[in-house]
Amino acid sequence: ATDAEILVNFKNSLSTNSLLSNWNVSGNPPCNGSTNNWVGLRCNGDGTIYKLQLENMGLTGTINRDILTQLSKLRALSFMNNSLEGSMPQVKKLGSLKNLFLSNNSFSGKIPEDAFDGMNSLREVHLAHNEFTGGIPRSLVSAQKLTKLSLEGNQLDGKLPGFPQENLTVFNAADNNFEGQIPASLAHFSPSSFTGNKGLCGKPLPACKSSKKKTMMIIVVTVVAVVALSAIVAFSYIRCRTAKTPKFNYSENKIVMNGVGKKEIQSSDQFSDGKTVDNGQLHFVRYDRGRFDLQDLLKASAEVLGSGTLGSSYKTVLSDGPSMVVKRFRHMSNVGNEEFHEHMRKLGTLSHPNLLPLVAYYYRKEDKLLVSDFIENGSLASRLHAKRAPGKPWLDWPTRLNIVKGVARGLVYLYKEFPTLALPHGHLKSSNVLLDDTFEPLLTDYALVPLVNRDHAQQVMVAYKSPEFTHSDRTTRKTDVWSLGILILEILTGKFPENYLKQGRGGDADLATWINSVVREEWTGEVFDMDIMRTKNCEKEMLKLLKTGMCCCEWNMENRWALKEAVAKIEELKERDNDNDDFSNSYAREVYSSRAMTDDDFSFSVNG
Ligand SMILES: Nc1ncnc2c1ncn2[C@@H]1O[C@H](COP(=O)(O)OP(=O)(O)OP(=O)(O)O)[C@@H](O)[C@H]1O
Repeated sequence: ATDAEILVNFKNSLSTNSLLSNWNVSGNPPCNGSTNNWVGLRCNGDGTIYKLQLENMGLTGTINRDILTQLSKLRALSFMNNSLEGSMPQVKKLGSLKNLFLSNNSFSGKIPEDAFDGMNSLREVHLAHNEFTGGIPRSLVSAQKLTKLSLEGNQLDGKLPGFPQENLTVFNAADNNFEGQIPASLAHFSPSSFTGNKGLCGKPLPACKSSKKKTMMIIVVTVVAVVALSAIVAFSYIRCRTAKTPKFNYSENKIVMNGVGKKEIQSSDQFSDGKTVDNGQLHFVRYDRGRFDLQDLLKASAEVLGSGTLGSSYKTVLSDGPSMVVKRFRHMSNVGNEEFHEHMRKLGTLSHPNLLPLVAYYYRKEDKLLVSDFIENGSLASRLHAKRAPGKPWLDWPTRLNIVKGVARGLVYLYKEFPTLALPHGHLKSSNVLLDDTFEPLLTDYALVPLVNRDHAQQVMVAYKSPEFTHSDRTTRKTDVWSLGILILEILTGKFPENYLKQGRGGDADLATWINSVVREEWTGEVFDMDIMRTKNCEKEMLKLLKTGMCCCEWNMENRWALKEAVAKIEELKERDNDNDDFSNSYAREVYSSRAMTDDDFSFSVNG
């Protein structure tokens, strides 16, 4: 078989592979010399493939373990951050393979003892956060050139073998079921490489205990645990009675912040939700800012901005003036150390007028904080839905149009910067669009899908409320377009898409009702938000944007616009109607009839 046939067989064996659409035997070959024609490949000068890098592509399905063994020149293979299943792919025939990345998938079963036999070039093996069971295979222990091994977050068991490789610089076996004494050759690694294994002991963890001592310890630990538990229960009870927790009230399509408390942080190691963070280091990803450290943030007075589905956000005012926002993420425990740093470095390189830049971050296994600038004008959600204070400017049509254009431009930039991510934003909603002092929109909470624990992401993140995920467990590069469509309808109507508050799937019936209510009201002329209607001579342009929103929300993905099409239509929109534009409400009926829309349908000069 040719490389093209092998790859296409591999593609066809997957259940979800939409990002591999240019893998096609009848088109260009995978490589032309060292140029790759197919996504996810790197080619040698002789047209063979040396790297297969299929990361963050939403791939699902069970890999046929033998399928790639014929790509004999492969030096690096990565399936990181997908949802692939099945047993460990067969790699030992890939004699030149140096680096293997399978982390953050659902591979399972025992890793065969001979899985890495004869792989004399093997340097890095990353198997973290899968469901592998059994022991570490001996063939891995005898891979002489091994420098990095990450196994954390599996269900591996047995004793840790004494890896003899002197150049092994990264080793992580945390959060498995390993037991027994840690071998001397691994004792120099940090304790965090071994935590989360109930049975491991010895340097760098506490010394192993004799069984008599163990029994005594169990008794002592039980007593201490009971006492501590009682104290925690009592403490929580007192806290619940005294704490003012900010809550959003979404009734009647309005968001009201109740009891937002300003709270002085009492002790230097306590954050305002009562949990502690250690005094570790803040990593800055931007060099155009004054430096501060975690202590400065903690010492500053903090105001709770709100608790979202991914974590809680606090505003802190630094002693030398600037206000920062710290978001503490709660559901990122599965992401590995290196990966997290790598992703943060990538976020740090992003720069676009419509993205809120990441300034710094803090990483601990159980604690991830992202620091950004505080944006005075708050979020689009609060502007659209909160009760408008007298004297506060209302969002007129030109402002809303500019917000939609900015959001679209920010999305285009994310799509360009994350060509292999299925969900470059993933969590686009009105509370994640902030407005600067000129009402220019700034996207936030973008590109987080690779970091958030998969189950939680699927419960709460906006992209996973799309019809394709609800019905077919799929997300594609058109999924963020769906969220853009919902956001456009929300901006035009001032109505809150209620289903985004629901956990898990199944909200789409409500969303369908919501979208239908939008269109049905259109020909009674009541669809648009009252404030927007105060601007005169723009109804036709508003209707065009409404159609665009509808085309982005198309249930059927084939018919749904790609981002490029949607953005082109949005960019054409103007602040004032063109009087020659003969446009009538009958067009709305066409959209509502929900037939497939084409570009021709969208020449907005339809006569009544
Ligand atoms: N940098 C910022 N400047 C000003 N307000 C912000 C900033 N970041 C977040 N906010 C606001 O703080 C509130 C809480 O934000 P947070 O991101 O924690 O939750 P969310 O956006 O409501 O939900 P989710 O966690 O699902 O994204 C929101 O109203 C948000 O718009």
